[in-house]
Amino acid sequence: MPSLGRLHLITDTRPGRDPLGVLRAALSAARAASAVDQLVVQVRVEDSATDREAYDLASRVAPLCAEAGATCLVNDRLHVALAVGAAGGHVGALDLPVDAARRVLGCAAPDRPALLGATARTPEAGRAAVAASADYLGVGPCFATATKDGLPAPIGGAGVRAVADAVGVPVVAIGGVTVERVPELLAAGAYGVAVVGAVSNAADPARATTELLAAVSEAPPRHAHRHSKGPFRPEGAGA
Ligand SMILES: Cc1ncc(COP(=O)(O)OP(=O)(O)O)c(N)n1
Ligand SMILES: Cc1nc(C(=O)O)sc1CCOP(=O)(O)O
Ligand SMILES: [Mg+2]
Repeated sequence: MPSLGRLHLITDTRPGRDPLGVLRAALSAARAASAVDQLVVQVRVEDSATDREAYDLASRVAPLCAEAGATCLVNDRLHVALAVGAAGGHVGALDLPVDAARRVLGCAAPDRPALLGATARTPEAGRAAVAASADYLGVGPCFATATKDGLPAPIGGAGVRAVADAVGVPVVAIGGVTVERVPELLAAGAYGVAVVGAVSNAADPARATTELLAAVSEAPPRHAHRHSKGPFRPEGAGA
């Protein structure tokens, strides 16, 4: 399994946004900080987008990530992940179940098992997702966010801690994450954070990326994670 970066940058495809411009700035900042291995880029399009639109974006994001050495995942649309040679995907409650997602992604490359993330908002959901083979959990919404409608109430650091304490895979905190809030989330047991607005809304997305990368690397990962397919290796932990 590819090792997992600690900063997940999710594409912002709301009207008027510039996901590729933001991505280029983020990759350039990660390169300058020698932290490209800590950057995961998740291609996420609006639910109303067509598969063709998702593919068009992912087929531009994936090579930029590959060239830089960052990990590319695709949200929801696993056929798009396979089509562009992404490292894996992320699924939630309205997407393919985790075990089915694993079967789909498993066809990707036998020598390089796919990376599969799942959304979990409770310890029970987290344990179920891990039992079904999720490699990491996206946990949130941690705080209020204007980026996505229809979310449940924020779970805060306490909600992150509850899930992190229940599972042995990395927890990636999402929803209203800002650089100022990263220490609290890491202290609660998060391995990393996922952001849209903290980078996309920033006046200087490169600088925002630099600051977030520094913040996530401030605390060591709480423990070595293990899952059903073998040991999880945080980047830099050796073979
Ligand atoms: C890292 C991460 N965590 C959670 C989500 C949310 O996934 P989901 O619940 O399926 O909602 P959509 O993003 O598909 O609207 C995520 N994408 N990434
Ligand atoms: C896509 C997404 N999923 C969430 C969840 O809690 O499942 S919160 C979210 C949006 C995250 O955007 P921002 O960093 O701007 O708050
Ligand atoms: Mg989803």
